[in-house]
Amino acid sequence: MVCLNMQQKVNGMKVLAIAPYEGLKELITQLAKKEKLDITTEIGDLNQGLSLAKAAKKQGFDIIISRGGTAELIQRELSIPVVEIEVSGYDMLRVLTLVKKYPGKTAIVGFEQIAEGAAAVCEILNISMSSYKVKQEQDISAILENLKSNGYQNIIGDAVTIKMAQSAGLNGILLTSGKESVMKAFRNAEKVYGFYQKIKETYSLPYQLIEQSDLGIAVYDADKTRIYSNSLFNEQVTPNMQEQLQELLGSQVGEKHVYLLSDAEAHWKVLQEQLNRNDEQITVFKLERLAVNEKNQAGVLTSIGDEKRNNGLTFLSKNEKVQKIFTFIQNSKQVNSCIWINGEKGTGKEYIASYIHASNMHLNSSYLITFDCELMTKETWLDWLSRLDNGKKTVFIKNIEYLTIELQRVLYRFVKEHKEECFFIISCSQNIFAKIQTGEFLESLHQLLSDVSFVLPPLRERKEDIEGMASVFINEQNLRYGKQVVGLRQEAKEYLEQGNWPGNINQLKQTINNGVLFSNGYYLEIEDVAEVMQGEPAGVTSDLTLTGTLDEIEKSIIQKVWLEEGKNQTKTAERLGINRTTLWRKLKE
Ligand SMILES: Nc1ncnc2c1ncn2[C@@H]1O[C@H](COP(=O)(O)OP(=O)(O)OP(=O)(O)O)[C@@H](O)[C@H]1O
Repeated sequence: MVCLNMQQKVNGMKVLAIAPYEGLKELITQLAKKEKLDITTEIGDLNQGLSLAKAAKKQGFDIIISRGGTAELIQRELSIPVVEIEVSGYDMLRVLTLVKKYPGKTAIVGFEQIAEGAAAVCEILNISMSSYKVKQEQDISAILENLKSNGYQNIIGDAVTIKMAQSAGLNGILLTSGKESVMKAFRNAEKVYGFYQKIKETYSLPYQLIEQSDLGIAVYDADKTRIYSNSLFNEQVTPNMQEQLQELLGSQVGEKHVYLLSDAEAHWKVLQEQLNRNDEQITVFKLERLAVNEKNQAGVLTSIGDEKRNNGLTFLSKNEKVQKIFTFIQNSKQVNSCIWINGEKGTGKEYIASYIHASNMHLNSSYLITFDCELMTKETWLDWLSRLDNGKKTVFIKNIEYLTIELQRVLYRFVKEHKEECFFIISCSQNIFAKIQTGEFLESLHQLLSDVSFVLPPLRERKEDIEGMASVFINEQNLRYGKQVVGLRQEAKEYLEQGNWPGNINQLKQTINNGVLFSNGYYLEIEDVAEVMQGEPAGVTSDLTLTGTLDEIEKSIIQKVWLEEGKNQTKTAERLGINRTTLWRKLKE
């Protein structure tokens, strides 16, 4: 047996890795660099991944590394070897640990490998989570609808599943691949490459002749599955023509037949032959293109009407006030009223506005347009209002408190004239009643725009959401940068819960994002979240107690500094001008 050493492998092998999400690209690139492997990485899913693989094959790549449905599709359509990044127990474990903290009910939906693996891991860890096995892609949406009606909010799955979950208004959590799975795929790619090289040497000439033939060639097994097709077939034979070929399968066993078939693009002379391979009947089609029809150049119809349904927003909150707002939105789908959302900066007003837009499908508002009054000039405002079409739409007017009185009057007239076809949502982060009193805001405009109004509470009043939201942001960051963080360490969680969060969810998101970026472990430690706040730990509210004995006041000061320094004893001791032993003793007292 010939064993390839690393240098030989590196020199010979040309690999394209197709990652379905940004973070995996990042991880593959990092590991390939570390392993000194020459791997090109691109982002693509399903058909996009297939096009990348087709181009790679033409450019002389030897192997494709990909994941899940994309890997399967490329394997089925092209004759280039495909190595799959399999879902490992580690991947499963990481996502289950992360999702444990998500609010709402969670289920796992996936093909055999994912569903059974997840069920096994849940059983070992004694986690009660339902998992649903999908036999074919078409089954996914029915399963998701069923889960939704049974009160599930979060779906763990592969890229295709989570995309569909998001379209159904569920929260999709991607089963990401960790470094163990990527490394295993690298090793498998090397093995496949070694094997492939030997085969290639033997069959390269006949293979080339078939690949470069002027005929389209395809081979089907007894189960009517296409097991090979050459380049011309892949590039020129349309799905319609492929269906016609499929119908010929199984007929005329043991004979040669010639047919004339046509589709919108061309006429084809088709030769069908039956061959025997290892006691299995296989069918070979050879297609000769006879004439080319005029290509249908009909205009492309782009509907943005459906896009809003695909934004996958799921409103996650354990807070009673926020849940009430959520229930209100769910129940008021039939109301075409103006909604006024109050709340401090960063409390999620825009987030909820897009949620409302996405939930109000019955209104058929084809798109959501956002006007940010803080950023727009008078000219752009007037220009936009005059150019808005007559179609149904959701108009989100953000930061309305920044509108001048003159523009408020213009807006008043606009709303009066367009209330039928526009669904208005307003956000405001200042006390509008105070502004009405001082004459800075028109009371009539406020009345016109606030058929319904509610206040989103600041984060300091909904601290029960911190851990859940942190998990959501960690997940997003893992996807972006290929990190494998699974949650907050208890101490870090408590630290975040002590914060005052003047910047609300925005500030939390920034803290978590930076924490994940700089973290090297599976859990975010207190240092990870405290360090990024640079001595300004989310406005920690350990107010000094200036009542009590001198000892009690001293203890309060030490606690405050200790928290501000992210529980770092060295920094705390330095700041207080005492040594670490004294600090340790005082903290224990
Ligand atoms: N329930 C939620 N779950 C997850 N992320 C959320 C949620 N609510 C808000 N966010 C995120 O928090 C950030 C701030 O939200 P958003 O921009 O909607 O706040 P805002 O109140 O409109 O802020 P501003 O007044 O500054 O414009 C955004 O990145 C948003 O995606």
